[in-house]
Amino acid sequence: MDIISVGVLTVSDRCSRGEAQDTSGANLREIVVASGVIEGEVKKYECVPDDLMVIKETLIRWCDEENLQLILTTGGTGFSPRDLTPEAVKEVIEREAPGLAICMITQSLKVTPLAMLSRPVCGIRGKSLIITLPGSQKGSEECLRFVAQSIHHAVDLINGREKHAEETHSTLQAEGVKSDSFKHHHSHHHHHGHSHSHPHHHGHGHPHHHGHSHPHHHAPQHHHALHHCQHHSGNHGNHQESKADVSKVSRRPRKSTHPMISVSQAIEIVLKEAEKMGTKTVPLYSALGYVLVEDIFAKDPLPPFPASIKDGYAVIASDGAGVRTVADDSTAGSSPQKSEMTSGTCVRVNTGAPIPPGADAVVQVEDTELIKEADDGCTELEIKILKEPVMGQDIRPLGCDIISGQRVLESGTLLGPTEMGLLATIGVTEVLVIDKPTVAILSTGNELQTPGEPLKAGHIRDSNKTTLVALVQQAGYQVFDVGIAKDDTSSLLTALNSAFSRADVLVTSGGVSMGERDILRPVLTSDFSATVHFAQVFMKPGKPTTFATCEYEGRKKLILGLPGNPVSATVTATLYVVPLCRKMSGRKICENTSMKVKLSERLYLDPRPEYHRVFLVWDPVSQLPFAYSTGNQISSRLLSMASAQALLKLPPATPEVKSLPEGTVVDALVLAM
Ligand SMILES: Nc1nc2c(c(=O)[nH]1)N[C@H]1C(S)=C(S)[C@@H](COP(=O)(O)OP(=O)(O)OC[C@H]3O[C@@H](n4cnc5c(N)ncnc54)[C@H](O)[C@@H]3O)O[C@H]1N2
Ligand code: MOO
Ligand SMILES: [Mg+2]
Repeated sequence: MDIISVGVLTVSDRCSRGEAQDTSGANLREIVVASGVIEGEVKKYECVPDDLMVIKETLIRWCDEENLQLILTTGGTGFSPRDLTPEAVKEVIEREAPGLAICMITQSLKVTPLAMLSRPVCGIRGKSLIITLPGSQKGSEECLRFVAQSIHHAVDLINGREKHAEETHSTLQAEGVKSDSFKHHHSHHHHHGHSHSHPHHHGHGHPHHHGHSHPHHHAPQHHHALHHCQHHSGNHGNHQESKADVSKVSRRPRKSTHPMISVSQAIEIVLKEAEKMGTKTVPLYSALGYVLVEDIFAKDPLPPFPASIKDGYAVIASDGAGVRTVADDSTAGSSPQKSEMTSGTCVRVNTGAPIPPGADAVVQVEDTELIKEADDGCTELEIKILKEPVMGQDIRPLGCDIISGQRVLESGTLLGPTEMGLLATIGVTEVLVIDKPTVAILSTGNELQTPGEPLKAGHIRDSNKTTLVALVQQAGYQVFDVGIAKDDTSSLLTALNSAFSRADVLVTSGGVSMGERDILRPVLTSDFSATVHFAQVFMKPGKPTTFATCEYEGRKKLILGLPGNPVSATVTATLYVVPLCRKMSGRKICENTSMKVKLSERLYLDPRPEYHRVFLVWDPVSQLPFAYSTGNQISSRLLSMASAQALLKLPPATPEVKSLPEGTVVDALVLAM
């Protein structure tokens, strides 16, 4: 058996603050090292607070950079509001391994009913298996022991060591339920007084799944982009050295070697490189934001029967005004009457109810009077029609809204809430659409920390990843968080491999300007033979925005290297990333909408065309929105972007025109309102 590399991650606010001793983590570590429950070596052992981001970041690092084969977490799996380990694990894994979680729960229930209140999530990211264990020392040890027998086998499968895996598999099968492959290792650990029986399905000779052939449909909905989980390339891992040489600081170019292009040229290049994705079938309930690639026809009419538009009485119009016998009633949902209505009678109807045969008009209840009721007051016997009815009034004829065979949606239509409602109304439950790209988000910078960590000297918190993940998700695309890369070539290389193996598009922030630590471009070109399409755009903020493409395992990857300044990253994501994703998902309109707005004050112009952040107030006099600046527009000041509703497209300053006076009408890009 190969020794597997293990990480033990304790998740606990109190332990991370030093207020409590991490007995569970220490114990797990000892079990792995000493008892032989797992033939492993603990390469990483850390304690982090119950903070979603910190947990995620640590897991991503341990999987993608440290390449740990097994990560055991302890703590944070319960029901209290700060118990977030399962949520963090779910966001990090690419494939779920529910069997391990079920095994732990089932076995634990034999020990204590409290096991019902544990929420383990297990799964695989890249070549790493993550297992969440409960927080208590006893519980975490027990649960590890329940699944321990399968761990080596699982690790073999994940790593594609199939030969090896087959041997282990048959051993496990042969041992069947009696097996307790680690019972000799109990040594100094207390015995729990219950048997460590195997999960049953191991004894039943089910077909053997090989490493990469796992079906994906067990994955939770928010991981539906798992079809992008490709095999990792040979150069994945932290052993690989980058070919980029960025060591000669003094010889770096002192001017950008890339020409400065305009925003419209940049958008044109991005949209040209962004090719439409392939097609796939999606169920109605997850069709939001996809573009249809088939015409959709109605197979039956709507309404499927003549229906009342009002609450009132179905009548024969030629009977005119006057007294009618109330013969029957028809409410929405009742099946249409069979018998023909006779002259002089009427039928009480509700809005949406079928019109009885023979009736040709509906009179609303407001235009009637009660003449005679049954003694109990529950039945109307006779009413009087006050206004002469017109034939056809207040009736939606059969097929009034949609006729049978009508084309309801055209190929190329973007499916929004209403389009989905239309599909529902005509009974279409699956549609053929263009796939949407998946987007990996990476922050770069030695100075960056995850928001939940205590701030170290010279560091700042990473805000870009949070903003960019939200921005891309809001635009309707699946994102993969690939963590924070350090400003060194090997850390960046590892992160890029992780991103390319997961996503179609990579969005990075930082490391694209002129600093000696701005290494994104050299690593992309040296290690991935990427083509850099542009690296300087005449705009503020966002000048060093870099766009590149490369091929990775036979697939085209598109990379937007956004500037690190938080406003620059946000503005350029809006200008380039969102349109790029729209184009790949087959949308006809990819660019953002512009409108005219009026300056509420004099604004001074920058030498570069500036995307000045404003909020808008409608001015009824000029029939235009007035634009109010969000204040200091420095690229680092995220507050200037907060609550902004539009980006003014201010022209660059010229020797003649250095400012625009109050009342000037300028173009603005509309942001989400
Ligand atoms: N000599 C020159 N220096 C700079 C130029 C130039 O043309 N010549 N361009 C400036 C412009 S414009 C911008 S914008 C920035 C872009 O810098 P980078 O993309 O290289 O980004 P970094 O240097 O890594 O960081 C810039 C800034 O942003 C902060 N940052 C980075 N990542 C994050 C994050 N995830 N969350 C929050 N803040 C982040 C970082 O700490 C820096 O303060 O370059 C100018 N320099
Ligand atoms: O172009 Mo940078 O984005 O000014 O701040
Ligand atoms: Mg820089």
